[in-house]
This record gives sequence, C-alpha cells and structure tokens, in this order.
Amino acid sequence: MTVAGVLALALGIGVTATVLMLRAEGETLDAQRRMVLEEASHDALTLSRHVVGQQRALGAAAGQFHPPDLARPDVLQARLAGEHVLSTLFDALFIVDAKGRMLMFRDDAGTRPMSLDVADRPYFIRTLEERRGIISEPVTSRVTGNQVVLLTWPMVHAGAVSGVLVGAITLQRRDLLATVVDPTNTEHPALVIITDAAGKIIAHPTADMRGHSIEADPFLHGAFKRWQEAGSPAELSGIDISDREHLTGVAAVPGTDWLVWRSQDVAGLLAPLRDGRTEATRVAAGVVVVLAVGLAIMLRWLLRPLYRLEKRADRLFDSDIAPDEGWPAATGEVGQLQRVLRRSVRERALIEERNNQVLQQLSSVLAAAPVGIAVTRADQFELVSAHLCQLLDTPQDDLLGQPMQLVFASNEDYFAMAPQLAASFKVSQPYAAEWQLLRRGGQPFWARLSAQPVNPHAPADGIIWTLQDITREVASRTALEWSATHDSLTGLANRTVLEERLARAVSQRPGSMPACVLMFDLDHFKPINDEFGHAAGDAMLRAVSQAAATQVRSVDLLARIGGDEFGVLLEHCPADAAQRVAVAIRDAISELAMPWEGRSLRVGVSIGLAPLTADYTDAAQWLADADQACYGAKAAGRNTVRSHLPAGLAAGGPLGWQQSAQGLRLVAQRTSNTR
Ligand SMILES: Nc1nc2c(ncn2[C@@H]2O[C@H](COP(=O)(O)OP(=O)(O)OP(=O)(O)O)[C@@H](O)[C@H]2O)c(=O)[nH]1
Repeated sequence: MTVAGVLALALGIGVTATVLMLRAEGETLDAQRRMVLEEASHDALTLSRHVVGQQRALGAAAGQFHPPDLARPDVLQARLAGEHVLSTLFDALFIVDAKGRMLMFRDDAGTRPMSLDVADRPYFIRTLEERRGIISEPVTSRVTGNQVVLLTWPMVHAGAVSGVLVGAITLQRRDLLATVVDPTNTEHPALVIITDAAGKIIAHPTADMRGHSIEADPFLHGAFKRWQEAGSPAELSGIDISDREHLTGVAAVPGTDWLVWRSQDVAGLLAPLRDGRTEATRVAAGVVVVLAVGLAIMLRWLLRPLYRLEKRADRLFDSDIAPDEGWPAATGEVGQLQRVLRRSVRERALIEERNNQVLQQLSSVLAAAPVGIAVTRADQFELVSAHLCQLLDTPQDDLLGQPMQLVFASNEDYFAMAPQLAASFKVSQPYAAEWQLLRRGGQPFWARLSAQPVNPHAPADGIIWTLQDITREVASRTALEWSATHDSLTGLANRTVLEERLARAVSQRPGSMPACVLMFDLDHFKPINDEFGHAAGDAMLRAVSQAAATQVRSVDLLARIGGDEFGVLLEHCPADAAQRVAVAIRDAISELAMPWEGRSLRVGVSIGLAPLTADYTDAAQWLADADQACYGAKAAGRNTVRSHLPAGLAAGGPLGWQQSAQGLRLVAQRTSNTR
C-alpha cells in the first residue's frame, strides 16, 4: 500500500510537471515567435532608414552635377574626390553619362577616369527609364570582380537624364547587418540575413555567403521554400514562417525590394527551459524518494501495532507462547481486534487443557481397564487398551492401523459378524457375541465382544469395542453340557439322552420306523466288584462299552442307563437286523476277557429287544418293554437275547420273524433263545 501510494504521488507530480512544462514551452514559443516578427520588422525599418539615408545622400550629391560638368574630367574628378560623406557610405563611387559610359571612378585607391561601358546593366537601364534612384540586385563588379549592390541616382536637367551617380556597396566588405543588428542583444542569439526578393543574400554574418542564394544557407533554406510556397508575401510587419525546429520571420524593407530574415533555433530557445525541466524532474524525483522513505517510515511507525498483531496472529495457537504473551498494546480497531483474538486464544487454551485432561483420563482407563477396549474406524484399530494388547499378545504399535479382521480366527467368522453388527446398530442396540480370536502366535481363544457406535447416529465415525477372554468359561460350560448328557465313566450318552431320543422316535412315527431299542444288563457282574474291587468293576464297564460300540452304527445311540445296564436305539432298523445286532453285542461281550491282576475276567450279558410299534403312547413304555424282555433273557438263563412281542400276537399264531416284501414281520409269540 505504501509503495502504491508513493508511486501514485510520483506519477501525479510527474504528469503535472510535464503538463506545466509543455504549457510553458508553448507560451514561450508563442512569445518568442511574436518577438522574432517584431525584431525582423524593426530590423527592416532600421535598414530602410539607413539605405534611404544613403540614397538621399547620393541624390544630394547628384544634384550638384550639371551637364557641362560631364564633359570635364578634371571637374568630375575634383567633385568626386571631394565627396567625403559619400565615400564613407559607399565603397566605390562612379559617374556614368547618359549613354552608359563610365566617366570617373573613385574607390580607396583614388579618383580616376575609367573607360567602362555599363549601358547594358539593368540598374542603369532602369534608372534611365524610371528617372529615379534605384537599388540593384547583387551583381559582380566589372572593376573589382566583387559582389556589389549599386545605388543609383539620375542627374536630371530639363527633363532629361544627363548622367547617373552610382554608389557601390561591396557585400564581402561592408556588413549591412551591423547597421541593423544590436550586437549586445545576446540573450536569444538569432540568425539575421538580408536578401533581395529573389533570395540573393545581401548581408550575412558569414561574408562568403553574401551574393549567394539563401537556398545555400542550411538554417534558412527551408524557410525560404515555405515563404515562396506562401506566395512570397512581403509585409513590413513581418510574416511568420516558423517550423518545428526554427522560429522564423521575414519582413520587407521599405523603399527596397529587400527582405530581412530573422530565425532562431527552437531547441536553443527551449534549452534553458528543458534544462530547467530536467533539473526540476531530478529535484522532484529526489523529493519523491525522500517523501517515499519518510512516508514508509511513518506508515511503519503508524502500523507498528498492526504489524506486531499480525506477527502474533501468525503464531496464534503456538503452544510455545503463553495465551497472554506477545500482544501489542493498541487502541482503536487494532486494539479491538487484539482483544477478540486474545480471547479466542484463551478459550482455545482452556479447551485444550480440558481435552488433555480427558485424554489423560481416557489413557488411564485404557491402561487400567480389566477388559480389552478398542476403537475402530473403517474396520481399523484406532485406539487399543493395554489389556487388549495383553489378550492378543500384540504390542500396541503393531495393532494400531491394522484391520480388525486380522485378530479373528477365521475370515468367515469376521464376515458373518458384519451383518449382525449392522442389524444391532440399526435398532439402536449394542452388539454382543462370542467369537474365537487369535493371539499373535496363532493361538485361538474365545472372546466375548461387545460393540456400540461412538456416535449412535453415525456408526461410520467409529465403534467402541470391549473384549473379554472367556475361554475358561466356554470350556467349563462345554464340560457341564457334556456331563449332563454323558456318563462320566464310559463316555457314553446317559439315560436322559436315550429317553429323549426314544421320545423323539415315538413322536416322529411313522417316519422314524422301523426302529428297535435294546436293553442289556451284565450277568454276574457283582462278583467282579466283590472279588476284584470296584476299580475292576469300572474297568469292566468301560471294556464292555467299547466292545458294544464296535457292534453298532455311528447313527445308533449306545447309552449307559445306570449300574451295569445299557440301552441301544437302532433307528431305521427292522427287528431282524436289530436281533442280529443284539446277538453280535452279546457275543462281543461274552468273548471279552479283561486281564486284571494276572487273571482274565469275563462277564455275560442278557439282552431284551423291543421294536417300535404304533401302539406305544410314550417312550417309557417302549423302554419298559425292552427291560421286560431283558428280564426274560435273565430268566431264561442269561447271556441270551429275548424279544418283546406286541400284545396282539401273544395269544398264538405262527412263531418267529418272517421275511416279507415289506421287510421282516413279527409273526409269532415265542421267546427265542439264541444261545
Ligand atoms: N464297579 C462298579 N460297580 C457298580 C456300578 N454301578 C453298580 N455297580 C454294581 O453292580 C452290581 C449290579 O448288581 P446285580 O446286577 O444285581 O449283580 P449281578 O451279579 O450282575 O446279578 P445278575 O444281574 O443277576 O447276574 C452291584 O453290585 C452294584 O454295586 C459302578 O458304577 N461301578
């Protein structure tokens, strides 16, 4: 702004000075142009008076001559020699008779007769014709060979011209300008010359130019052309024929056909003015520079508070500077601005302090929290607690910025979680689920994950997670579930499971048919306990379980009902096939020889079989019938298989199982002994 102001000031001063200077130049030129005309006119008048004076003197002398005198050379010589005044006015004097013969001649060399004929000379002819004194154009003297101007005066007697008195002015010798130009006027030197109407130079400061055409003058030849083009006007008051380089005026000399030319060089005229302008410009430039420097210093001083305020504002929130430090003391608008900025800085410092406290608290919480805490955005960890790092066995720096998917045991789990998470957030519910995660070494563990968005309205802004390691909880829960459904000694399913499966088969009839249940009880098991101890009994129970398991399909259910009793559910198994399975089980158990303390222990088994029929109202009855058949096997002498026959077949009819197109059919009531 300062620089622009100074430039504008300098430009203004420059333009104003230039306009004033140009106007001064114009006015100076106009005044000088008028002066040139006036001086040319004045010179012409002065010259006219001089020349007219010469003519008068010539006329007075001519009047002294009488016709008889012209025939007497001695008289003429004496008269001419006595003309002292004329001899000062002219360089030569001579007398010519009416026929043009020169009678007597006087110059500096003396007065003497001269035999010369001038009858052909225009000045002589005109003098005779016009009977008055005339002034010739410059001509070459026939006596001296010099350029001369001749002034004549006729000697008239009785109306006739008897002779002519002639006065010669030698142009090279006599400077007519000396009579008109004031040599003391040197303030504005001008070139002044005198020519005749044809432009032949009569007087010139350079003597060699006299007698030549004005066109040979480099200073005035252009002016002469313009004068001719203007119609060669001749006025006493002078004509202005200036051009851009010269101020030129030409004035007619009264009583002659001569012209006085006066010309001045415009550049020379204006030189002092232009020198003054240059000087003034230099001074003005100096003033502008001084002003600019002064103005800059003043503005700098004036704007100092603003400058300091700007510097402080550049470091507005720089934590190295205290909020109240570095502000300039200022009043007015700058002061107002300073107070507003200062207040903003203070408020921001307070907010920062509060934020730092919150961050401190947050990092304390994250460090001390007994659960893993994480904040994710765009599925990447942005914040993790110390406990989470422990859980994942991963340093904080290795977790931050990593995708959350990285800690999931399987990618499928991670992708399955995403829609569940979105569904919970959609109904503004926190998400909670159990997923298997991986520690850094690849070791899996179960974690309970809870999540909720930082901003409930924009889950994309971030999600807060809490993670708990529930591996033990899951393990004990699994064990509990297993023990509720299994026999801890043999690892087989327990009675509860068997009864549930039987009940389901009953309820799913007829789709679950054909199906059979086997119920078996070990024979003479008690003596093993009694004789070899309870551990031997346990070992026998486990051995029996494994032997029985080898005889059933994986889809069949082998269960320990309690004590030395077992049950088998054979689904999609007709009675004859079940019969074969029962026999196979009996054989496997009875062939079992369990080594114990150097002895080989053996047991037998009694098996009861009951097929599923449409008559059963519940599973308990079905199992009770199998139990009844087992009891029948015991009663029949043990280590045998007995089948339960439905009530309708108990009254009689064909015996045993028959194969039909539909499968095996029960067609008789008889307890079979397969021993
Ligand atoms: N070692 C052991 N013995 C058991 C267990 N449960 C029950 N018993 C014993 O199993 C025996 C079962 O009795 P019984 O069926 O009457 O004995 P048994 O000698 O097989 O008689 P029969 O069936 O008539 O041949 C009892 O002595 C119980 O104490 C068990 O878990 N472990």
